[in-house]
Amino acid sequence: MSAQLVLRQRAELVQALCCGGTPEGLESILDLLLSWGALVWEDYLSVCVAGKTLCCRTRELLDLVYSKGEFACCHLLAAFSQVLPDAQKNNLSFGKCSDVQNFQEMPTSATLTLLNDRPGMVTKLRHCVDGALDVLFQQGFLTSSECEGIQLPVYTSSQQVRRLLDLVQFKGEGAAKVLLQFLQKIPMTVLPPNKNEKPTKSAFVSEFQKKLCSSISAQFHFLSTYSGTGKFSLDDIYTEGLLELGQGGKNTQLSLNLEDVVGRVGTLNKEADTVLVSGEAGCGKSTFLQRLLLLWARKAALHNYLLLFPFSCRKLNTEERELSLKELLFLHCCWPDSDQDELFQFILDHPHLVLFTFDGLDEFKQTFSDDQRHCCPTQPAKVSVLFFNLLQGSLMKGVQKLVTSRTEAVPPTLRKYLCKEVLLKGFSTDGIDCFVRKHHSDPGIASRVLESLRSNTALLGLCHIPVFCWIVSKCYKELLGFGNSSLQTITDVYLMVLHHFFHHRISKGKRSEKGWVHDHFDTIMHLGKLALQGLQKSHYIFSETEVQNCGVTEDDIGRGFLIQSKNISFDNKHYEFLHVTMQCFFAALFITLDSSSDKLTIQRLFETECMAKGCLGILQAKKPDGPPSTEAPNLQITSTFVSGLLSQRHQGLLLQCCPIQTLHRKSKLVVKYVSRGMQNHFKSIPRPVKGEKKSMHAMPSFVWLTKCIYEMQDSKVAKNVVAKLDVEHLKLTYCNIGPLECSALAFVLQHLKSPVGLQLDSNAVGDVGVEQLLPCLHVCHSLYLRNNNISDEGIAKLVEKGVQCDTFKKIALFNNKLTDGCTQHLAYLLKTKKNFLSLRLGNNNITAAGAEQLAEGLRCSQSLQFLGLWGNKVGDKGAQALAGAMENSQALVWMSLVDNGVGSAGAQALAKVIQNSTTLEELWLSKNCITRDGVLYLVQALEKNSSVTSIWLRGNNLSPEEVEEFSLKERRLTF
Ligand SMILES: Nc1ncnc2c1ncn2[C@@H]1O[C@H](COP(=O)(O)OP(=O)(O)OP(=O)(O)O)[C@@H](O)[C@H]1O
Repeated sequence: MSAQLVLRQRAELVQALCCGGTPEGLESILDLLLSWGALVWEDYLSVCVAGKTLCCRTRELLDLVYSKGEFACCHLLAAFSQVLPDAQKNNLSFGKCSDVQNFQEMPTSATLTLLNDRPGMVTKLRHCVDGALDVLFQQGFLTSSECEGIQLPVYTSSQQVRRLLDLVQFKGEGAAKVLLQFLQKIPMTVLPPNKNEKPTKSAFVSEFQKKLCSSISAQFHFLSTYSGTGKFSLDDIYTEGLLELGQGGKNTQLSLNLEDVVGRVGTLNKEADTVLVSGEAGCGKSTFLQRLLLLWARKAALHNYLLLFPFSCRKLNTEERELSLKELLFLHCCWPDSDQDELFQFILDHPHLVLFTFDGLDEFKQTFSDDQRHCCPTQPAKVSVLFFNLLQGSLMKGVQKLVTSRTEAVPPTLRKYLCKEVLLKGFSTDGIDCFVRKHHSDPGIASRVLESLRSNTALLGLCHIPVFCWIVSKCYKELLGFGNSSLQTITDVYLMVLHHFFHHRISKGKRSEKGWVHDHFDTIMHLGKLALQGLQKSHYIFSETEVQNCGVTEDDIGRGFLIQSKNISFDNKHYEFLHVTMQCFFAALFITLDSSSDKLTIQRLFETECMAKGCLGILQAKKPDGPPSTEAPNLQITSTFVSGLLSQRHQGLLLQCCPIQTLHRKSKLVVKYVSRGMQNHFKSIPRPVKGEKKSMHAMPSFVWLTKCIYEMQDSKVAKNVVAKLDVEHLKLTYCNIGPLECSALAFVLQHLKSPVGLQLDSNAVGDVGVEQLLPCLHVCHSLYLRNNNISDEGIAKLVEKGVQCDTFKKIALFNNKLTDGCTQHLAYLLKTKKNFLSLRLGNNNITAAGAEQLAEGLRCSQSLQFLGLWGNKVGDKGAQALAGAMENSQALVWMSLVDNGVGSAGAQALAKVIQNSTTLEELWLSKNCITRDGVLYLVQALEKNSSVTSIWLRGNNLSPEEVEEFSLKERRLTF
């Protein structure tokens, strides 16, 4: 019975012990099994061999116990029941084993006593390991290097005791007796009350947990962008964003839910315990974290964690003291009212029950480095040293860490310490809908706002980034009142919010003839100066003195762009901008309007970017004397705003505050540096290898420069910039390209002289992005959009434009959200476009009905050479329809129906076409359910065919003998 339970729940038992990443659970179970005699010493040693992973050791324990039979299995279940926290036990069954008794005979030696009472020993000795080591050393049982080995700070105190007990066991009776004598002499007061080291929630932990929960609930109830209005709690406005696994994960398009982020899904490195949530500015990283924290505080999520410590990197920047880990936890997160030492000990002993979160790694002043090791939890160190060692796992191994950062600011050195990366991709189109409806209690207004967004897809594209969605919703009066067609760029959107805030809080009488920017010039410049100075120093929280030194007045603060910092531990008032992108916008306004900001300021803004991010390679480590590389993303956003503000279209607005000559001069400089950046980029394109296409793998700085040009909305600049670009293939995979970037790319690339293959695989293009790309479709001979969340709606628009573009010949749509709803459009494309060459639709949801429609298109196409349908569900019916169409279309060279549920009937139909085909070269039919009969048809067909070079049939319903027989009979069949 118990053995059955162990076998049946094997996966869950392994998961229960390994999910925390810490060996504490496994080791506690081993302690119990040894003490109950369910394992002997040799068994224990065989499980504990050094160098094996935690999961490997756990599985070995399960194998061993299972092989020992019912007694051992029952005790194993009992041990799990004692050791696991309640939340983890819910899904496990322990049969009648949860309460086994220890019937061990009285031990007859000191070593046996240590073994029988091992769990108790671990608890008792945990508080006095050093004393025990001293005694054993003085009596000659241990050497100094053995003592040091045990005391290494990488071990928790429980692990130190276990290592000591193991060594004493090895040394024999004499050492064991000394240890027992030592234990008898320890005053009872130092012994903790619990008999076993089971992670029961002692009163002090519960008390602290309560305090932590209420402090988190209070701190994160409102979003900072809504403070001042006090209108929305996070519960009212929170809208799910798109979460996906990052590059390197097996299934990158898998959507994750909130809890999956810290769960096991998508783990790449099991030994690491830091999860990174990354995404671009304003995509909702902090808000996501805020939501997670609130849910934990209400016990609605992350039940496995007893304690959660939320850190803000912005706030950590302000810490100048050296702190111990204990001080860092308690001073920066929540101060325990009593029992600090016990609580900290509990944390050290149960790292798997603790979660640390760090918001905004990109805002941390120092770039991550793993140069300096710091393993000791009690020794003070600089905050950066503590932080980096926590992330690496040198300090408090086993505690799960969750870090958020802008994607482009993640240092490559950090990656090896990540157990996985999760990408936050902002709102889906439905998400935008949901957010706008939550934002406006009046459904009529919400509908009008949404209607207005749908009529301006450039603006809709922007709204996939939540911060823009918030601005657009907040400024809905401006949006609806003045017509939205002029709103194209992020500069337009931020000018709108500026206008909104100024008008919102000023009486009508105060407005002058000279325009609203002029009316608020002083405020803009005061805040702009503060913003720029901050960005230059990675400074986001400002003291009252800093605010005053920039001339910011109470009245300026009253406008609402600066809000009081939420970091409650400050003694004096501190301020931060409503959102960091707002700080960038004010910095950009200052650079644009300040008469003393000169050539050098603009040059530095664009060239530091280029140096730090692109031309020298984004993967380069920060130079010691260079700008902080973590700051580069914000300077990049600032420069994008500068490009927009200096564009022709906004000159009228700024003219009253700045001479036209100055604006012209600055604008020319921006054009010059952007063009130069682009040219440098093009120069870095390697010469093509003989026989290969000339290809450019764009760096993220290319996307940024494109966005700067888009902000200018000046076609002439776009045309000049790409005039000299001569490539056949432009690769922009994994570049975080969403609809906004698509608008920018299309704006620039439409001026290319000769057509390119545009490869945008693994981005976040979506249907709106597809629509934004249409203006450059006529210069794309191929479009690669694998992994991009595109649905049938996007395809309908793509085809509508595609049929008009003569050069457009190939499309790859592997792994999107396509169904039979798009096949009629694709069929139309095949029928209409007489030169279309390649259609790849793998890993979508196309069934027989869709295949029948595609077949209709194929029947009329005399040009299609490649048709990929790998991983759909076309079945026999679909295969038969396609085969029928192939009889007419004589151009097809390659077709894949891998993993499509095709059986022998489908194979028979395909065989019929093969018999007469003179063009088909490769047919992929692996992973289907074709039997001997089906293969026989194919063999017969091949006898009459000379064009086919291979038919792939791996993973069909054939016996090894049949595979061998057919391989010998027809060498063009590949099994
Ligand atoms: N899931 C969400 N639901 C509702 N609103 C959101 C959501 N995510 C973001 N927002 C809105 O967008 C604003 C910006 O989001 P947030 O600060 O979380 O972005 P971020 O990715 O952390 O930005 P940055 O990298 O610039 O710090 C929020 O203040 C809020 O108004």
